[in-house]
Amino acid sequence: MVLSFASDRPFDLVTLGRACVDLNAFDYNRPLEETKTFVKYVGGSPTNIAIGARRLGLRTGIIAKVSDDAMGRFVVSFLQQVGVDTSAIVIDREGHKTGLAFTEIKSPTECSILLYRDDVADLYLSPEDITEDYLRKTKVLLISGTALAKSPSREAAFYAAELARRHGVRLVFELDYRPYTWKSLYEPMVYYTLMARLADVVIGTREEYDIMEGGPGQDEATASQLFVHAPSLVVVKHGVDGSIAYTREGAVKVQAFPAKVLKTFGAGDAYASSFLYGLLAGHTLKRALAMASAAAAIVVSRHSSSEAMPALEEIESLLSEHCEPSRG
Ligand SMILES: Nc1ncnc2c1ncn2[C@@H]1O[C@H](COP(=O)(O)OP(=O)(O)O)[C@@H](O)[C@H]1O
Ligand SMILES: O=C(O)C[C@@H](O)[C@H](O)C(=O)COP(=O)(O)O
Repeated sequence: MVLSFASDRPFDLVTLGRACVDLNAFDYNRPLEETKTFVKYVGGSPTNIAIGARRLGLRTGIIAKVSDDAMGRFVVSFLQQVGVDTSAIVIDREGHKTGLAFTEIKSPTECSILLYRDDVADLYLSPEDITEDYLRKTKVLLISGTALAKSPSREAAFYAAELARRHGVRLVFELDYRPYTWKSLYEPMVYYTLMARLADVVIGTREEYDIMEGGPGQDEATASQLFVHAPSLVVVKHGVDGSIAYTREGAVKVQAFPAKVLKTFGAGDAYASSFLYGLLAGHTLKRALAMASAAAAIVVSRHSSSEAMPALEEIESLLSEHCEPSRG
């Protein structure tokens, strides 16, 4: 087992951060300016991760704040339908809105996201909204880096991280950098570093680690610097070039799977949910990484990032198709 987890907890995974709405281009393969129709999905990286992990059979929940309107109700009701626990979702009573993500699908390789995140409800999650009892109930808490972009969500995230450590909950930090809400590059540098040092597992793209480190770095050096602190597992994603996981004992690399790509986003969320499933199921690091990579390849071939999350059989079938790697 790569990591041990507390036993006898009602939840396997709780995520903390934004619960939002994605509006994905329906008449795609054109710029956003020319896109007239969109399909509405639940979105937001930590929410997608909770949904993806639930689809794989994990018991998941989310700590978030959503608007007191139709968008907030849409998010909560979808999560309830798919079996993600919503009892720690707080309704914003001060009129802040749920964030929106308009996605542009110009071509399978040229995609972008336009986030409407001014004064969004999720960044108003406050430490008073965090319940110690809820955190005590999970094996893993995943914190999204975007939750650190602004107070009071920033303090809520650090408070939750502290409670997680106190109660033997494994802390996963997903860097999830979105340029929109940060005031300067110094802010993510400082707060990412502080959170990453507290976490057991850190997951991010090379570009996101560069933001954290304040400039271009090397994967191995990134991992060694974090191993001085709490992390025992550091995952660096390189898009189609695959990903690599470092432990104090060494590194394991996995290739991306070939995919009929519809759009590029959603890969990271599928990757994180499936990777955590693999770790919680007690698979080897190589197998957990391969599962993550397979889930990501499936999601990039589909239209959404949340509803598109694959079932275990779909991941296993892709793994066996490519005969990689052996079970562990
Ligand atoms: N075009 C693609 N085809 C197949 N797999 C992909 C593709 N893009 C990304 N992936 C998989 O998803 C993982 C995460 O993607 P990446 O783009 O690095 O992260 P993020 O989506 O968080 O920016 C990669 O390590 C790879 O396994
Ligand atoms: O994260 C958001 O707010 C939007 C997501 O729902 C969206 O689908 C997305 O950007 C996924 O991100 P990725 O997995 O890091 O590509």
